Amino acid sequence: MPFLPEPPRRHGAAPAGPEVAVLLCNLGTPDAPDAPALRRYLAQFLADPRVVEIPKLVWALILHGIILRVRPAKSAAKYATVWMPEGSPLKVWTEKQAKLLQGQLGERGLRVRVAYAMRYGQPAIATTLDALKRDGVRRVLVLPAYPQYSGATTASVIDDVARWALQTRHVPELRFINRYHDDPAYIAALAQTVREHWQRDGRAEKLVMSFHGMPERTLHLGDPYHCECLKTGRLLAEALGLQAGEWLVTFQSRFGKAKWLEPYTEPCLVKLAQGGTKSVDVICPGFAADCLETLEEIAQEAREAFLHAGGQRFGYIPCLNDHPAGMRALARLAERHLQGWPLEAPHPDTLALQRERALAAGAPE
Ligand SMILES: C=CC1=C(C)c2cc3[nH]c(cc4nc(cc5[nH]c(cc1n2)c(C)c5CCC(=O)O)C(CCC(=O)O)=C4C)c(C)c3C=C
Ligand SMILES: [Fe+2]
Ligand SMILES: [Fe+2]
Repeated sequence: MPFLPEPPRRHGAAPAGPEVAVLLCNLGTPDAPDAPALRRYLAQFLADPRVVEIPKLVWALILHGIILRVRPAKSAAKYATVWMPEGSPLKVWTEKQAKLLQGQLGERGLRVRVAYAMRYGQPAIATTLDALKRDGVRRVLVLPAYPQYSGATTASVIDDVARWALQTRHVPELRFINRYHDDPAYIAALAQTVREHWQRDGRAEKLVMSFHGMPERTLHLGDPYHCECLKTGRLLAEALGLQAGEWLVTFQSRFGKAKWLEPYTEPCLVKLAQGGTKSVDVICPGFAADCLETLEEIAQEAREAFLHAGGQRFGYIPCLNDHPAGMRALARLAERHLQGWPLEAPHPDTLALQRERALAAGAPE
C-alpha cells in the first residue's frame, strides 16, 4: 500500500546511528537446498523482465508450465553439493563482506552504516531500506555486487530500489555504483589472488577467465556487459603480464535455447584439453562471491569435463569473497562514491545540544 504514514521525527531528536548507509546488494539465493525453496526463488528471479526478455504471456506459460516443474529439484541437488553449514555460499559471503566493509570504512574514520540485501529472496531490498530509514538513515549509496554492468543484474537492483521509492513518502538521497569492472584496486585484487594461487599450486599453461553469460541479443541491443567483461579480462591479463595465447575470456551458465555470449566456458575447456593443453587455471572475475555458478558449475562440473577430455590439472581460483585486497577495493570504491556526504561523527558539543533539545521536546531519556 503506497504512502503509509511514516512516524514523524521529533524536532531536534538526534538519529541513533549514522545518517549515511552503504547497501551492498547481491543476486539472492534460495533459503534451503530443497525443491520448494528453489521453486520460490526461481519463480521470483525468472519472473523479472530484466532477466528474461520475452513477451510476458509466452514466458509465463513456459515458466509455470515447464521450468518451475522440472528445474527446482535439479537445481536443489546442485545447491546441496555446495551448501555451507551457515547457509548458501552467496549469502554467507555477502553477509561477511558487509561486516568487513563496515569495519574498513570505520577504520577510515567514515561514520557509515553498512547493510546488505538480496534482489531475490531475503533479506529483501525494500525491507532493508525501510529498516535503515527507521534507524535514521537519510542517504543511501547502493553498491550492487556486480563489477560489470548488465541490464539483468545492476539495472534490476536499480528497478527494485526505484519501486521501493515509489511507495515511500520521504525518499532518502540515493546514489548507485553502476560498475567497477576497470577499477584499478579491483583488478589488482584479482591479480593478487591469481599470483597467490600460482605460488601455492604452480602456474598452469592457460588462465581461463569465465564470466556469467547473457543472451547474445542483449549485446546487440546495447547492453555494455560483454564489453566490460572483455575489458576486465584484458586489464587482468596486463596486470599479470600475460601474453596473447596465455589467457582467454569465456562465458558460462547458459540458460535456455537462445544463443548466448560466446565462447562458452565448458566446451572451450574441452577443446583446450583435446588440443593438448594439459593444465588450466580458472577464475570467475564477474562474481564478487563464490556461489552455485562458481563452486558447482566451474569447480566441479567444468573441472570434470576438462579432466575427462584429457586435461591433467585444473586449478580453480576462488572469488574475492573476504580477501583483504578485495575488501580494500570495495571500501575505496564506496569511499569515492560517498564524497560530499556528511560522514564525520558530529562534534560532541553538537550531540550534547541535540540531546538537550530532544529532552526539552519530551523525548525519553
Ligand atoms: C554475475 C552476473 C550475473 C549475470 C549477468 C546473470 C545473468 C543471468 N542469469 C540467469 C539465470 C540464472 N542464474 C542463476 C544463478 C546465478 N546467477 C548469478 C549472476 C548473474 N546472472 C549468480 C551470482 C547466481 C548464483 C546464485 C546462487 O544462489 O548461488 C540461476 C539459478 C541457479 C540455477 O537454477 O541454475 C539461474 C536460473 C539469466 C537468465 C541471466 C541473464 C539474462
Ligand atoms: Fe545468473
Ligand atoms: Fe549454473
